[in-house]
Amino acid sequence: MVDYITRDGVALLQVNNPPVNALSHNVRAEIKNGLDEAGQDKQIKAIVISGKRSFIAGADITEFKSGSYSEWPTIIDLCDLIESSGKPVVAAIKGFALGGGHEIAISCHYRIAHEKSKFGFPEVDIGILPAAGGTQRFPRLVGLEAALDLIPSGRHIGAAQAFKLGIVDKVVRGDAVEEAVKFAKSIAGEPLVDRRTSQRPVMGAENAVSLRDAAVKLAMKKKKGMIAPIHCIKAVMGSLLPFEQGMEIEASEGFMLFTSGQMGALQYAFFAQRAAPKWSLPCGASFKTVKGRPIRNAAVIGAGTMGTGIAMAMLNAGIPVTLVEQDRKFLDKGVSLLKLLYAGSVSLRKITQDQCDAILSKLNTAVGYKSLTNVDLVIEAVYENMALKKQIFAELDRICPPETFLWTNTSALDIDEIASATRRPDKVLGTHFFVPAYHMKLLENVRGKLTSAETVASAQMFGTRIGKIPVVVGNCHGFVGNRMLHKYAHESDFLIEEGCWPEDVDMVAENFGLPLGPFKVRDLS
Ligand SMILES: CCCCCCCC/C=C\C/C=C/C(=O)SCCNC(=O)CCNC(=O)[C@H](O)C(C)(C)COP(=O)(O)OP(=O)(O)OC[C@H]1O[C@@H](n2cnc3c(N)ncnc32)[C@H](O)[C@@H]1OP(=O)(O)O
Repeated sequence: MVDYITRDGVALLQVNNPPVNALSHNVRAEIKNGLDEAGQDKQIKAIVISGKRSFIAGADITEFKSGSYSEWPTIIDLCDLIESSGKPVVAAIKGFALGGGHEIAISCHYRIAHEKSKFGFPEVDIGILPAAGGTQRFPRLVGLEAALDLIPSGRHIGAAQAFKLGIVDKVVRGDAVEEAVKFAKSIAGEPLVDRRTSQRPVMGAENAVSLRDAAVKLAMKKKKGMIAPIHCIKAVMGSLLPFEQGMEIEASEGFMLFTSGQMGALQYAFFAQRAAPKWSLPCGASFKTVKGRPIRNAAVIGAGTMGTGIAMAMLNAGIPVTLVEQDRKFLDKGVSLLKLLYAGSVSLRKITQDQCDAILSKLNTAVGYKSLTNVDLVIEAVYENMALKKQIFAELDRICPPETFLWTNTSALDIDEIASATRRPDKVLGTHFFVPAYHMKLLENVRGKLTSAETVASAQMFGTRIGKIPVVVGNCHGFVGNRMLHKYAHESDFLIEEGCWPEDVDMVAENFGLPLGPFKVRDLS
């Protein structure tokens, strides 16, 4: 799990724990063994820590449930061992240095990073904080302001910004490991006192109160309802004390999170979001046995809110889309809305004008279905009316090639009944997008009685490609999402009956952490 390689007086400890080099207990133990061996070997003058493929994506999140994250040696122990090493330790970073991996990196005496590497403390999003000294070392490296930005937000940054902030000593285009080995040889024997992060002062301490207040305000706005950001901020503020006292504050803030329900829920969500796209059917079919067909081009029927949103989701992923309406007026209205949304992204600098132009160059429009003779996929997104949907599916079935998938964006209608209007029920499936379809991550792929495994595989592949979390669900009224939402909507309605105002109900839901309250969602639907 950790290869120990010697190169001309340098010991290279290369973590090899696919898929992301998480710091599982065995990895930690082997890093410690490597450090001990390198420390004792008189021939070794410097140490390089790297990862095969990528650096280290952090603690092994499964260990927070099993408890083995606290088994010796912990990441705290490793960071202390690295920092106190008498021989220089250089981190060679490519790929991701996240969470505990980032903490290891900033405990090293030097960091050499590939230009495409990424840095961050995503702990906050799984309900914890950088508990291996990250909240204490990081402010000492980058200053209080940057630490109060990056730790509570969990934001990733690239190598160039990491260099500007002082996280990284050198950014390289070539092989970071080779560069780090060369560099390690060049600094062997030099004093390390000012290279130990924990021994540095925290820059920006004079503005501590205003920086803290601004960070709290931002965290309450951006991560509504989450407790971890506030504990992160308290721990970072502890860095203004001597290092050992700050570590105690980090431990006590961390303890509250490690024993919280939010930690369990967010970590459950982390794994569930990754498990859902890996579908399997009761018959045993899964990606292991069935290949999906990639979608090269598509059409969307209906240029309303859902249709334009779905078209945007595909365009954003580079899939050429034909947006179809029965009436030129509705089509023009939909296209104007879509262009307005992209113009908004340009003015917010989310994309450049060139990117916007490239995206829009993949958009075609059509009145009527006649041109749909060469598309891999049609997604129908008209309003919820069974008779209308069946009529559209019958017509599409006549016009589109027999291999074209015909999918319907419905939130509740019976997929089998829609499929019965075609001669290809095996290629019919429900794709339930959520408003706004270009933004919301969830995609319910609704499997009818006759939907083939190939169609399900293709829909799951398609969902991942357009940046969604696709979940295969069965065909029943409201599928899964809306069956859950119905209960929530009923309770919201009862509150109105009991005398609350819709805006108050929305406010409570939004303060809890939902982006929009139930009545605002209904207004948009
Ligand atoms: C006595 C008290 C002692 C106290 C001791 C305290 C010790 C210190 C404790 C805590 C400090 C440190 C905390 C942390 O480091 S928490 C983890 C922080 N890191 C993350 O949150 C990163 C999570 N991962 C990602 O964001 C992404 O995986 C990615 C960007 C690295 C790569 O993305 P991508 O290529 O899209 O891959 P996937 O996301 O699909 O992941 C692939 C595969 O890997 C699994 N996985 C990813 N990260 C982890 C992880 N950190 N631990 C375990 N497993 C991970 C993921 O679930 C996928 O698995 P698969 O579905 O089975 O394929």
